[in-house]
Amino acid sequence: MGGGAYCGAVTWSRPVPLVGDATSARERAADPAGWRFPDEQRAAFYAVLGARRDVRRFRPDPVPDEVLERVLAAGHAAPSVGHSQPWRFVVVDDPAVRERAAVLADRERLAQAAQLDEESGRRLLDLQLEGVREAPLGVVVACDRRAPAAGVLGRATFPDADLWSCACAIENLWLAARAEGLGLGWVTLFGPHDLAGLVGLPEGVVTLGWLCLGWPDERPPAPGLERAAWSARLPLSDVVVRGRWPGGDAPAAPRSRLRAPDQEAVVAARDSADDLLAAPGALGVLERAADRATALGWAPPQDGPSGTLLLAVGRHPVAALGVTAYEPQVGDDVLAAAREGVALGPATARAAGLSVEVVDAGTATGDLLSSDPLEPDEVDRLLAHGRELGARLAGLGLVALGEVGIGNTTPAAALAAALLGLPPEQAVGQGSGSDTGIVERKREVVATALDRYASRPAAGTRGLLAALGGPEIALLCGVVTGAAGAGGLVVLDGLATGVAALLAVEDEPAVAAALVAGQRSREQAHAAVLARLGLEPLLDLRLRAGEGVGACLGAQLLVTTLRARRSTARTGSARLQ
Ligand SMILES: Cc1cc2ncn([C@H]3O[C@H](COP(=O)(O)O)[C@@H](O)[C@H]3O)c2cc1C
Ligand SMILES: O=C(O)c1cccnc1
Repeated sequence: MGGGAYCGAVTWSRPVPLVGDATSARERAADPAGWRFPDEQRAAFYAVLGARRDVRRFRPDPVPDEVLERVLAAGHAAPSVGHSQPWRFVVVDDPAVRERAAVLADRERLAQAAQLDEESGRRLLDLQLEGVREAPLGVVVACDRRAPAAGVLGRATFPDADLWSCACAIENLWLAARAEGLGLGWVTLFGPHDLAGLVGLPEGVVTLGWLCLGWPDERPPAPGLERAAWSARLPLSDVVVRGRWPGGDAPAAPRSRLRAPDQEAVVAARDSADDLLAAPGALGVLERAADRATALGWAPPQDGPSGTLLLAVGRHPVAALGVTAYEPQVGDDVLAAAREGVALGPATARAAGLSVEVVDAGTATGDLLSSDPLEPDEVDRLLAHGRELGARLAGLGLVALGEVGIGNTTPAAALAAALLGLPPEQAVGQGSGSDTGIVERKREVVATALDRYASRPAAGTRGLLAALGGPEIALLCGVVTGAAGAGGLVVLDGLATGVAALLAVEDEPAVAAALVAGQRSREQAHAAVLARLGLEPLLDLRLRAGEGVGACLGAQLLVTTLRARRSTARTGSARLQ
């Protein structure tokens, strides 16, 4: 303590960043709506929004460069997928090019009118499309699509999100034009290729249409198509649905009996971290895990064990089919060593400040290749036993999961493949030291087991565990559910524990909030399982130990983090003088 004395008047002050968000969690909590604009500015914003019109009649007066610049800058301020800014604005002021664009639009207008019924066709022809000729400026909005979709954050899943970004830019241009008193009309009556050719867009750059821009020679109080009785603005209640598309199948009843932690507790955990004399996010992945623990209301004790390693042991007839580098007998030796506390997992647990509970989950009845490893009743029994254990252990601190079962990376891979839709060659890994021949046999066994499973109707977690699982995996699945249900924190280890957790989450989605991934192991499917769980591992040490070794190491790191946080200076708290 350095001999100093605490002085109530002097406190640590909040490290306010010189860049980025300078607000504190305390300010945000005190006034959640404090980000809004003043009343008159909001009123002006909504007024512009409500008065935006598609303008088709223009005055020939020129648009000053600085006004055009502001409007274009507004377009460029639009949101874009992965901040890719794919929009390009081709500003056309050459009357000859505008005239050619107008001819293209005229042609398209006649062609489209010919396809409509007579009355609609006539109404289309009545509509005012002269803007392309009249407006002193045309802006061809183009989207540069040449970046591969997978290379842009958010586009791999929605490949057209770049086009939507460009549509956002158009709306920004439109609103800015309206605020400036300019008229803007968006014309899409073009063959896209004709318009692209007109302004020389290269392959891979596509156009969203032509914007007529200039001082308006009409000031329409309502949308033109509405005035022409083409259509009317629908009531808001027609376009907003709550929760689920109306009609169709009745909403599926929520399966979960568990509740995720109260959102207020989650935010309070983050807010409390914000008071630390540390930069937000300083602890990276650990920070998220620590916030998760805090949101669950869990803190490690000052001393004594911070939780338990639950080591589940199982035996697998599939081990006799050449899918593992070890004799099944090794598993019994490890079980005996675990009971004496001298197997690697329990030894790691103790070194990491955890108690150990070893549970023999029994022996699978089938060999996975030709028959189901577990009877459904046995699955139920193991799940129930696991839930009970999990609930009890959650009362004693965090629950780290571990497993022993010679041959168990084979059922774990089969379950991962079934849950994630992976082909066997992407699900099967090296286990505890397999060579290529063993890996090949594992793949064959997994492929056959998956076929057998696919030939019967899917039957949820229970059915999957019976068809592809193993006793310790079923037990662990129950432990995860039981611990999460009791409000506990569960730290996962390698593939088998990850698969058990994923099965529990499939059944009870709220379980996910209780999980922390201690590590990412060497086993091939493990990364995909963690990704499906949405978990970033605390450690990536190429472990392939099983027995909860990685869970214990991760738990120790998490406990260290939580303890360190507890004794880190908080802004606003007294400091030594
Ligand atoms: C001595 C020994 C101790 C272990 N403790 C855990 N495992 C790990 O390896 C086994 C799974 O790998 P596979 O599917 O290739 O058999 C499981 O028991 C797992 O926990 C061990 C493996 C060995 C050899
Ligand atoms: O990653 C694992 O879970 C693993 C790998 C090899 C052996 N036992 C477990």
